[in-house]
Amino acid sequence: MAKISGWLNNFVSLRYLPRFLSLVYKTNKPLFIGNVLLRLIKSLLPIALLWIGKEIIDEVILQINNPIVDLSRLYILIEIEFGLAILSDVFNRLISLTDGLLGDLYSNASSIDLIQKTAKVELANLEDSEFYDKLERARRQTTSRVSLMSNVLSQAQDIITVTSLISALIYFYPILILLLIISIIPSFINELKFSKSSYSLQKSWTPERRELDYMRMIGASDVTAKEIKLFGLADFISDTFKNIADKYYQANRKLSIRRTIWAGLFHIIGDMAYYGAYIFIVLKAVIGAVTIGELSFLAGSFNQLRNQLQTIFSRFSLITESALYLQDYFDFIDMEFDDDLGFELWETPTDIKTGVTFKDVSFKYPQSNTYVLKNISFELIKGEKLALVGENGAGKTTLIKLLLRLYEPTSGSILLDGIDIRHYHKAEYQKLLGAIFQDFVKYYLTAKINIAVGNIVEVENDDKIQDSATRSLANEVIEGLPLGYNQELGKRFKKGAELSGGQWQKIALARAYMSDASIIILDEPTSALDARAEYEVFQRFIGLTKDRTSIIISHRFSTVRMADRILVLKHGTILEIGTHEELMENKQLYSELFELQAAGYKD
Ligand SMILES: Nc1ncnc2c1ncn2[C@@H]1O[C@H](COP(=O)(O)OP(=O)(O)OP(=O)(O)O)[C@@H](O)[C@H]1O
Repeated sequence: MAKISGWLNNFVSLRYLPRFLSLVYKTNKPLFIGNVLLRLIKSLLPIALLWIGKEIIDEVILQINNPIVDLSRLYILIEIEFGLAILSDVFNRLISLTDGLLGDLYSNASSIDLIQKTAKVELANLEDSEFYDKLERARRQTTSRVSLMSNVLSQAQDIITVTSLISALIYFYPILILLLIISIIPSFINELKFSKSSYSLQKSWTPERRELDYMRMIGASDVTAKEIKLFGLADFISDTFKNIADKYYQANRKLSIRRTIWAGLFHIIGDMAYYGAYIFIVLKAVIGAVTIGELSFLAGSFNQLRNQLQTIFSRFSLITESALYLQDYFDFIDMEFDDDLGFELWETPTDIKTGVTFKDVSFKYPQSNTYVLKNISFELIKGEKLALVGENGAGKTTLIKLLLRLYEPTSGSILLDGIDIRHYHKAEYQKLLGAIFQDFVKYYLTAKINIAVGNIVEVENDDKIQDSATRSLANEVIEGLPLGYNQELGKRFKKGAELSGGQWQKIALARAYMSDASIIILDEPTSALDARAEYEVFQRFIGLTKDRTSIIISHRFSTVRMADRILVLKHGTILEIGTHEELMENKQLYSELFELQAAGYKD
């Protein structure tokens, strides 16, 4: 019973095909319809060609035995066959052209869907390895499913061809069909069995394949090259890669060999059936039960049928296998991300009036039992510059992530102008905040775009981009580039210019000035700036964002002391909060760290 249901599972995956085809259809309707029509006509050409062949042979024999030779019908038949042969060739080319175009269009459309969907995914999901594997499988599908479309359509086309050939054979000798089908069924079941095993193998190896990709990436990338050389890591990486790759290869090899052997054996059964049937037709011709033309037609039809059925069956397993992968893609695309946290949704304000309040907020990361933030309560007043201070791992970035709603508090609440932020649509709420992180993305695109990503709708607003660059001191960097704002950054592309860490940070900081957000957050994006530059950057930042609320995380106290108030975190709790002077008087962690850093500079 389990075997039967396992076997039926092969067919279950086919339920994704209509949706897949309708997506392909939507990418370009006329092209898709054209492709289907071409295939429809093409599917009937084989039987037409065989029939004309039969007519030609019979006509030749008739003329041989005719005392007065009349070749006019023969010529017409040959012209028709010639025409059909040309048509068949032209159709083949047009079909593969339209297949290719539709495949490209589908691949583009599904990649876009994937990008859009990934943007909606919660950060917590992306950090979950099981989910990440699903995304990984879905990503692979966007480019490798192109052949699935032509396989499905070719399958439909071949089924029509086979039906036409079968009808012809049934007309002559139905027994032959029976023989043919019986001989081909073992081959079919075998293919199905192996396609399932192949998918299971690939699926169960997803984490290892991901690791292989990662090893390949760190082993052969410009980003890691420096450390790999200096620490002599090449052997370590290739050994790790080889270990996993060998195991995967062994598992895959075993399956491929078994698949080939069984397929070969079952193919021989098919051959035997064909030759059995061939002898049968030849004998019928010898006793005069069929004409020589009919012999050629029947043998040709039989041969084509056998080949085509083999193709259909092995293609069927290919399709079911691909459709199983398709399931991963659709599973991902169909994932629902529930924005509704049980809070009635209200209209999101366009600006803040009084400020933000953290009310007894505690948080632990999903799949973790440790509280990273514990009973955090404080107020961020509109227009205030608040600095977050604390040792590594104290929870500063996590607090920012909660404010940005990249995660939801485990308990407690965050209020904006007195209202729980969960009452606002998440994406709308996030527009109120602009954040630049320490691990900001270096886009290997132009300097202009690298700044414009802070507010991408302004990508064509050169004045605003240049103004933002001036504010963050990035203009000095950009002016030194050969192509200025149109210079590609990073070494990924031939003409790209690589920047120093601090130069990249100046560019990233300009993003903060692009944004019209009410609250600006700078989470250590200045750590690579030299002391003078950081000082200058923050002086400017504070001056230029006077009316805006901001949160700054920095380990440099010369910067921190510029803030209106400072919040000190220790092991996820608030240790102290106040102005620089107040905290210095408090003589706790802040004054200790401040003195420590100051002493370091003085000595
Ligand atoms: N995605 C995550 N999943 C699980 N734990 C996390 C995750 N991100 C951070 N943590 C943990 O949360 C704690 C606080 O991290 P956080 O990044 O907020 O510290 P931080 O104060 O910003 O540190 P730093 O000064 O080093 O940037 C750390 O113990 C860290 O291990």
